[in-house]
Amino acid sequence: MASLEKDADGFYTPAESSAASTTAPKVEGNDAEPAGASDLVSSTFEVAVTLADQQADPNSPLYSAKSFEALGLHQDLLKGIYDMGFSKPSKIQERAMPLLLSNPPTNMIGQSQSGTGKTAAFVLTMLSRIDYSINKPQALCLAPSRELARQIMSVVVAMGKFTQVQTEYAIKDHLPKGASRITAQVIVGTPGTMTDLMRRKVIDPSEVKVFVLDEADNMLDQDGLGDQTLRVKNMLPRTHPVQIILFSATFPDHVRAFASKFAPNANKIELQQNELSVDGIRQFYMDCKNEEHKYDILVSLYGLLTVGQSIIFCKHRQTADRISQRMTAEGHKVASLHGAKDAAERDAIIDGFREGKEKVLITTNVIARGIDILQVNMVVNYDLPLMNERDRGADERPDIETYLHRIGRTGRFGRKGISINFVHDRKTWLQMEQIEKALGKKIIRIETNDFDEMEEKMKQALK
Ligand SMILES: Nc1ncnc2c1ncn2[C@@H]1O[C@H](COP(=O)(O)OP(=O)(O)OP(=O)(O)O)[C@@H](O)[C@H]1O
Repeated sequence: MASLEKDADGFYTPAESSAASTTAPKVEGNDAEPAGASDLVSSTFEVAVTLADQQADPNSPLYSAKSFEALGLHQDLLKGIYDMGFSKPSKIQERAMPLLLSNPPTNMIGQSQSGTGKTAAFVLTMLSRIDYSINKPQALCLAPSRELARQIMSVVVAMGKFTQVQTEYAIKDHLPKGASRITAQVIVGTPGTMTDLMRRKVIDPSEVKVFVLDEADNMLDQDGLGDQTLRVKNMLPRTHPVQIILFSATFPDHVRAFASKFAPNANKIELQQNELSVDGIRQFYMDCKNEEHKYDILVSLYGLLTVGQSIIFCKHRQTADRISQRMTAEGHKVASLHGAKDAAERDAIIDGFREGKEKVLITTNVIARGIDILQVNMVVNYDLPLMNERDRGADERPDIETYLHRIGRTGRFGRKGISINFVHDRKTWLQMEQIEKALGKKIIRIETNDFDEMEEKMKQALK
C-alpha cells in the first residue's frame, strides 16, 4: 500500500511497482508507413533487404533473436503488428517487452536510440494491460507535444485495430467545452491538458493501471512540464499499484535520479554515451560567414532538401516564420510550425508535411522529439540547440540531448539520413565541437562554395 506522504521533490512515496493484468484487446490507419516503404531508396525491395540485414546483426539496435510471438503478446495484437508491416522486434522491443509484460507488473526506465521502436513497446504494454470489458481510463500516456501525442495515438489505433480498444485525447482544444466523463480505456495527451481533465474529473483515474511518459527525461526536466507530469502522477489511484513506464533516447545524469524516484524499483535498460547516436545518420557542418549567409546557404540547399523531406530547426519561432516567409516569397514550398500557432493550424501543418505536401518544414524544438516521418532524410540545425532554450537562462553550452533528438528525426529504423549544422562564428564553431566531443562521432565539414561537392557528399551519405 502506498504512503500518502509527499516528499521534498513532491512525490507521494513509495508507489510499489505493480498492477493487475487482464485480457486481450479501433480505428484510423497509422500515419507512419510500414518499414519497407520509403522515398529514400529506389525500390522497396532494397529497403526490406537492408532492414532484414540490420535485424540480423547483433550489434544493431534493430537486432533481435526473438519473434513477436515469443514475446507473449495476444493474438489480436500480433495481428495489429503484422498489419503494420513489422516482421521482427527490434532490440528494445525484444528486451523491454518481457519485462513490461511480466507479472506482477514492474516499472520500467527504458532507453534506446531515436527511431528504434520504443513506441511499439509501450503501446503494446498499454494494450496488453487493459481490461476491455471496463469502460474507464486504464492507461494514460503523456508526451511533450500535441504532434507527438497525435502520432502515438495513431500507433495505439493501428496496433489495436483488431481489439475493441477505445481511445481519447487529452490535448488542447480537442474535447468540446463541458465534455463529460471520458470512458475510453487509453488516453494519450500532453501534461497540461491531462492535469486539467483530471482535476475537473472528466478523467476518472481510479482504474488506471499503466502510466507512460514518452520522452521521459524531457517530461520530468523541462520547466512547467515536470510539475504538471508530477501532478498527474499524484492524482493516480493509491488503492492499487500503477505500472510506471518511462522511455526516451536520452536520460542525462541530472534526470536519472529523479526518474528513479518517479518510477521506483524500475527495471532499467540503459545506453552508454558512445551508443547514443545511430550510425545511419551522417553528421556534417557548414561554415557560414554570418547570419545572413546561413539563409543564402539554406536557399541554395533547397534542391537537395527536397530530394526526400527535410526539417530545419531554429532557435526562435520568429526565425522559423521569417525564413519560411522569405523562402515562400522567393517561390519555394516550405511550411513553418511552432508553439505560437493555434491547435488546428498545427495539426494541419504537420498532417500536410506527413502527406508530403511540403517537403521542407521549418520549426523549433517543439517537434525535436519523437516525430516519426520516414521520408525525412535531412535535418538542418539552422541554429544549434543550446541549454538556455531549456531554462531560459544564460547557459550557452550546446544541448546535447536536444541535438540527438533533432538529428534523430531522420535515420529512422535503419534508414540513412543526413544532419547539417550551420556554424557562423567562433562561438558556434566551439559549440559544435563540444557536441562532437560529447558524442564521439566526427562531424564532417562541407564546403559552402562548391555546390557540386556539397551535392556529391550528401548523395554519397544517403546511399
Ligand atoms: N519491429 C519493427 N519492425 C519494423 N518497423 C518498426 C518496428 N518497430 C518500430 N518500427 C518503425 O520504426 C519507426 C520508429 O519507431 P518509433 O517512432 O517508435 O521510434 P522511437 O524509438 O520512439 O524514436 P524516438 O526516440 O525518436 O521517439 C516507426 O516508423 C515504427 O513504425
